Amino acid sequence: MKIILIGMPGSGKTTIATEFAQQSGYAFFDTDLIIEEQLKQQTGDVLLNHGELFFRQAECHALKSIPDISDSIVASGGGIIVHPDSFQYIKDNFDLILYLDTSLEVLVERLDSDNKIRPLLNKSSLDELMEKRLSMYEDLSHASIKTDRKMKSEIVNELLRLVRRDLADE
Ligand SMILES: Nc1ncnc2c1ncn2[C@@H]1O[C@H](COP(=O)(O)OP(=O)(O)O)[C@@H](O)[C@H]1O
Ligand SMILES: O=C(O)C1=C[C@@H](OP(=O)(O)O)[C@@H](O)[C@H](O)C1
Ligand SMILES: [Mg+2]
Repeated sequence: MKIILIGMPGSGKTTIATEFAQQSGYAFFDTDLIIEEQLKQQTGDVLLNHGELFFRQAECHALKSIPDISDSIVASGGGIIVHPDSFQYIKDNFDLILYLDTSLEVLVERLDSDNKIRPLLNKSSLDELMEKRLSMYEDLSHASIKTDRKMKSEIVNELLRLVRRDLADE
């Protein structure tokens, strides 16, 4: 099954996809890491040096460069859904599009104690981004997992159950 995680920055896409891949043996990809490999720059620097439009195009290119592996999980960047081409590509190319649903309150807590640089969060506030993006996450996803106050292992287990159920239904 080809899985992609979508959701706000801080919702846990990178963390959960990494742990899920370790436990299941699925191949792991992260669009931010691919951009960093392709452009030899941190994602924060790409955004600061070249702006959001350039970043969204690089992100779309990174997404399309992911090999077509049947048992794989992709952690996307939180804003990938705002680029229409990326939105459509995700819709057409993944078996399970999972939205990690995290409240603003918990996102703020997690991002405060995380050291990854996310320049967009300085410019427009997190709740404005959430307001713009929420309906896109909901429209695109097949399923969602609420992550507030859940241990990472609990979320990974929910995802494992979801995948087993979907495979049994096929
Ligand atoms: N369920 C969770 N409980 C507590 N902290 C979490 C949880 N999931 C992720 N985190 C932490 O939140 C921060 C952001 O996680 P990350 O996986 O980078 O999110 P994303 O890729 O969606 O931006 C990291 O410091 C991570 O350790
Ligand atoms: O929400 C966004 O616009 C962004 C989220 C980041 O990824 P994470 O969602 O993995 O933090 C990264 O792609 C970049 O800083 C922009
Ligand atoms: Mg991430």
